[in-house]
Amino acid sequence: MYLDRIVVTKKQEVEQLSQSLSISEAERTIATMPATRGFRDALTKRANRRVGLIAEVKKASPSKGLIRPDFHPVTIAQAYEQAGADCISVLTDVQYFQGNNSFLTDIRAAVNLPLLRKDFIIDEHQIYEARLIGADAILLIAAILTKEQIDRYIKTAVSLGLDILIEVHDRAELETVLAIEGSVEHGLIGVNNRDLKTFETSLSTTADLIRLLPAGVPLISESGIMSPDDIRYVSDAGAAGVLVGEYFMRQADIAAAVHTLMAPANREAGASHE
Ligand SMILES: O=P(O)(O)OC[C@@H](O)[C@@H](O)c1c[nH]c2ccccc12
Repeated sequence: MYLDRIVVTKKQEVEQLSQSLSISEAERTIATMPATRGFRDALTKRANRRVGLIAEVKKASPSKGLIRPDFHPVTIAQAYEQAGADCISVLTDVQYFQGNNSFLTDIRAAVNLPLLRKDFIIDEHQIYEARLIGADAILLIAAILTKEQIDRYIKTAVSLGLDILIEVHDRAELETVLAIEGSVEHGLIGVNNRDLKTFETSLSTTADLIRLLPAGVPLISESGIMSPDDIRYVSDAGAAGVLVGEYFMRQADIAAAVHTLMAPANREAGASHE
């Protein structure tokens, strides 16, 4: 399974990172940095749409190869911001997604939206690094972490002002995450619609798992959302937000694509918060 390969690579990267990044130094630097922008709040307190949007900056993926050859991360992020995305996700993994930490740092300097560092976190050092490069939130993938790791990493993230998107893709993972104290108070639950073995996406994963969530816990539906009908489907299923990458990356006019895709989630004019 490709996740196993990615984790092998990450372990090597993390070994290097733990030589170069000192946690105590990182803590001193972070203390001088501006506060993070609320990622969770931006998604859950929005007024203009029924479904929040995390728009992803994604050049390539292991399953699709190169997705967007003409790739300018800052220009893409500015288009997302201009089109009214609530948050932006930036792939920083180099080996498998052709991402880079510098994409996140450059985007941080150019847009105001909260940013998710999209990577495969398996070690504390990566959480400090995320904060240092300008992230407001991190992704924790339940499929590659123990319950104890998730628990510990949530605490570390919270102590650094970072929000957390906790990704699950089946019932067992969701139940593990829900049993962790603070997971739903501090984290957002993300359901990945992509089967990690076959790469196939099925939006029914969102509809199936949302039934197991306690009422009021916001769910983010991730992957495989490609049309306004898909937005309608996950919205009707009760998703609070969506994470969309590939669909936007394949459009010439990204801002227009955001408007088209999200149209079914728009609240009727005048109907919001009067
Ligand atoms: O490009 P898509 O199908 O719209 O999916 C976006 C996002 O959900 C996907 O990139 C993703 C979800 N979880 C991940 C974990 C690692 C890397 C990537 C991902």
